[in-house]
Amino acid sequence: MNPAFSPREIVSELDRFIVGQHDAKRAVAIALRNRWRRQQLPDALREEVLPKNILMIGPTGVGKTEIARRLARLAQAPFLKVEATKFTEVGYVGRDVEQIVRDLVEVAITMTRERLRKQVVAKAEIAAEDRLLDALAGSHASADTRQKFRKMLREGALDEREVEIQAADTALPNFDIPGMPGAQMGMLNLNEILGKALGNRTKPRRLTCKAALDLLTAEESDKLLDQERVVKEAIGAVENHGIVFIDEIDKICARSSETHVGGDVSREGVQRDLLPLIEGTTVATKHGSVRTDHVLFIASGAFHLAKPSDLLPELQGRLPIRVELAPLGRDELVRILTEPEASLIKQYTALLATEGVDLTFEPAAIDTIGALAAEINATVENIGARRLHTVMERLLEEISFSAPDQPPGTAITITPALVRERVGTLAQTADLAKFIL
Ligand SMILES: Nc1ncnc2c1ncn2[C@@H]1O[C@H](COP(=O)(O)OP(=O)(O)OP(=O)(O)O)[C@@H](O)[C@H]1O
Repeated sequence: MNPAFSPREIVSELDRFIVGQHDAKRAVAIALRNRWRRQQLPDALREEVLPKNILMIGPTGVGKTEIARRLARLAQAPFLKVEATKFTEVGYVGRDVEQIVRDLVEVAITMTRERLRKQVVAKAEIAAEDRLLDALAGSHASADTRQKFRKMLREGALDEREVEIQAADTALPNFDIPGMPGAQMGMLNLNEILGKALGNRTKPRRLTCKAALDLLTAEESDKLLDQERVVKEAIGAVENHGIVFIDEIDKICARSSETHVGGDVSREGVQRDLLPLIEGTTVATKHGSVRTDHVLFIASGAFHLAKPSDLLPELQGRLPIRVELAPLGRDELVRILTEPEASLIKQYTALLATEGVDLTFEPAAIDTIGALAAEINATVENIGARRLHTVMERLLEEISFSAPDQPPGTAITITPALVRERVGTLAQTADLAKFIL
């Protein structure tokens, strides 16, 4: 399941999507490879090797989350992002941090189900087709009639035709136990109990044949899937490959100036609650217990006010790998616009192509966009690469709006002058820029 990429290969994969930030890429690449190394060890030693968790330090919007998310995708690992500050909100109770693990298990179950579904899909397609033929031709139709329908169906001749099928009724209400937020995730799951008590309820649905076939195939695959196996493999994936990204960890530091006056109980409390999770504990979920010893935690924060040394010493010890991410300057912003595989320029060009508009950017115009984004970041607020989104949206707003009215094949070229006209003037007025860019 976990492809054994070398650190060098991992970095070069990450390079396809993220510009610069080499140190951070190296650190996560080593962490991932270490897991693979650990899996090659004899059992006794394997249990001793704990993952080296990572602390990413850097301003907002410079690629911290993106690196972690891409890494997880590369490793086909279950991934979850949480904001540490979420746990300082009113109504917080210590055990809520365990919800992180429960949510990660749900992510893993969805991933595992998708993967296993692919293995049974051939069988499921045949069963789904039979059910659809029942609906189209009636269950008493002659073999000959069925065969005719089958042929038409396979040729796509019935794709748009509407049909009524009996599909599983999944619309049972989701119960929350009053006064116990999150309790519906706990030990008992009313949906499952009720689902069993009521049997497999179905209800009629009207769909096109194409949509019906997809739905029935999904249903038939689920029938063929061994639910216990799904859960077992999902829990295994969480325990051995799970990655949790904890953002804004700096915001739960009791800042050094405050510790003298007693510190901030709630923020420090959250650190204390997170500690066992990161150190390795067993969390009860409705699918069974999950050990967190080998889950990889990547904590991240800007650390403008607080310093990593303001974290609880035990937590610092659990985040031994420190990497700093550099702020993005004009050159990086220009590269981010063009180099990544799904860069913004490629996205907008492709989106407008669907309207028959042929959008091209002069290289000098891309330079101007990068320069403007860097300037606004410096004067208004530094939001890193996210600034490119607001600038591009503003630049292309008019074109985006009127694209469907253009004759097909219309070519539009973005020039530096156009960029200055649409965005540059706004950028000069800091007050306006605050609201619009
Ligand atoms: N170095 C980079 N290369 C390519 N894209 C980037 C880079 N840095 C940021 N981006 C893009 O900017 C957006 C925000 O980045 P990301 O979510 O990684 O921010 P972050 O550093 O985690 O900030 P925060 O701590 O505020 O969440 C994403 O769409 C991401 O693709």
